[in-house]
Amino acid sequence: MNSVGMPPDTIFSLSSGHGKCGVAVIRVSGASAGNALMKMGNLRQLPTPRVAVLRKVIHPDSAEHIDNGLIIWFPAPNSFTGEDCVEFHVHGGPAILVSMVTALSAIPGVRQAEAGEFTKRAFMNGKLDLTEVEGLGDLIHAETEAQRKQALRQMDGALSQLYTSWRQRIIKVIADVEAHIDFGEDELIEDHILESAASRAEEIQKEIQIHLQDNRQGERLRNGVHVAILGEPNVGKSSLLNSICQRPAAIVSHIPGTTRDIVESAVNIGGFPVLLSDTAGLRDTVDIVEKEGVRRALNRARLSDVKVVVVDVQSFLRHWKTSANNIDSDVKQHLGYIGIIEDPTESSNVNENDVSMETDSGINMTGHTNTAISREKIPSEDLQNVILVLNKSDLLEGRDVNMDLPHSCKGMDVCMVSCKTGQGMEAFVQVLAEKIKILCGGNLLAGNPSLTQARHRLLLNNCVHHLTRFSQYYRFGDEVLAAESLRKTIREMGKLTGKISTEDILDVIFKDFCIGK
Ligand SMILES: Nc1nc2c(c(=O)[nH]1)N(C=O)[C@@H](CNc1ccc(C(=O)N[C@@H](CCC(=O)O)C(=O)O)cc1)CN2
Ligand SMILES: Nc1nc2c(ncn2[C@@H]2O[C@H](COP(=O)(O)OP(=O)(O)OP(=O)(O)O)[C@@H](O)[C@H]2O)c(=O)[nH]1
Repeated sequence: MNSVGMPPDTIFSLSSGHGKCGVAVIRVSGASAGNALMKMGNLRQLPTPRVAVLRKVIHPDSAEHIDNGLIIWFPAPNSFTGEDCVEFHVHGGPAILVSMVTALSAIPGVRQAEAGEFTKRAFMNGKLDLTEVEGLGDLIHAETEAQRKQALRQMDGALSQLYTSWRQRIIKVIADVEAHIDFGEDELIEDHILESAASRAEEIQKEIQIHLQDNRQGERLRNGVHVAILGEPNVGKSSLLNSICQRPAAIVSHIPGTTRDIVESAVNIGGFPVLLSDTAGLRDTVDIVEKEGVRRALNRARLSDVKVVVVDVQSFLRHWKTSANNIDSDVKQHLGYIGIIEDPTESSNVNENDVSMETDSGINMTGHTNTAISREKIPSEDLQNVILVLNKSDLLEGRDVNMDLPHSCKGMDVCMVSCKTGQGMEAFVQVLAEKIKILCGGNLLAGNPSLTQARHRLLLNNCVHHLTRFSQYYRFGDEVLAAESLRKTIREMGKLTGKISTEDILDVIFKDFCIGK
């Protein structure tokens, strides 16, 4: 029944993809589904539930033969939506589908479904809770193996179980606290019951906090890991992007400063979704368009999960050799020069006005350059998500060809590659894949399921807030306000799974669903 006491409309939709295909599935859900089945399948009684029957499918009024198809009957409540459901499996031709729409629309009380309406009914009828609905939505949108696994686990109720169990445990805590309020004088309700209730609430609060401190793994896997390719002009950043995504996504040229705007490419690296960004070469410039490009590059660096810093290996080695083979301090100094990290040596022994470094492209990077682009630097101790790529290894000559570079320095991985010959690319992609995997939580099926949405984070933060208030009131001896904080916690938990739902929450969740789902 809907809000005015009427049974909901019967809805139908194409549930398979659009375009010509072997078989198309049209789903019908609601009280008139059985009527549609008998009329269009030319049957006098409903077939055995959940057994496909091959029938001539006809128009309900004109009896025009539309197609031959399989029909399946799912009587309520044992269907996806919990309502009476029928599926017509017909051939996937456009004219057949148009005839099916016309035929179904001719049945009284039947109309086309809106996006997400089948799943919304499954939710309303208690077949799925909100986290499971979100998991189903993510499963349909999953583009990589790891996304599919995380979404499937959520659709199968992993988050639902976790959140429901917290909610149930808090409900028991409330029962004890309220019993103490109501019958506190009674000797049967002893103080230790209240103490135990408070410590159980604190335990749940800790569990929620641990769940929240997940380094955003689940959200990262859901939304994609952001990888920014950074470095001076002409070092081969665009070439590296093109090598990773195996298509000419970004323009490559020998002219320094070719890339101005950010060029994005979505790729699948080791089963994980990655959004790669090629950025403008970092240098000081009077060109206002390029200046904006540099600003965007540094901004993207700040927002990215992994920074791939590309350096021309020849210029790097020249610089390295002149600084007494001290790779640790030299790499840092180099990154400091191009404004990627805070160079600890920079402030102490380098005067920002007289730093000067000749780069391969012949650009003189001055101290002014350094300060101009250094606003977004990352702290030098936070290098585990930086990969230093020494590019153009094909141009190395003599002893340098067989030179042993450390694989890492100060927690930062170092890879030598040639975008031109492909040398070292496999090893570099492996290093990148490993970082991405760690950022997404490594083994997805181990331990508690990850939180996957900002919506969950917001509500769980509210829970932690109310549980903190609970502890404060409890310690203060105000049991009434303490119980009220617990009730507020329950309310937030109810919003997570949809035990409490409002039209606006539902609208946001179902807006990403497609028609037919
Ligand atoms: N043809 C077809 N394939 C499909 C779907 C569908 O609706 N139709 N699905 C649609 O998403 C997915 C499968 N999900 C489904 C989930 C529940 C029920 C269902 O009938 N549930 C009943 C009975 C459960 C049982 O017998 O175990 C229920 O929950 O009461 C059907 C499909 C993917 N494949
Ligand atoms: N020999 C050699 N040349 C390369 C290699 N990678 C890139 N190049 C060349 O270096 C030049 C610059 O390459 P890009 O990929 O455009 O460099 P970029 O860093 O994106 O340049 P900007 O857009 O100026 O920031 C081009 O002429 C490339 O063909 C390499 O591994 N070896």
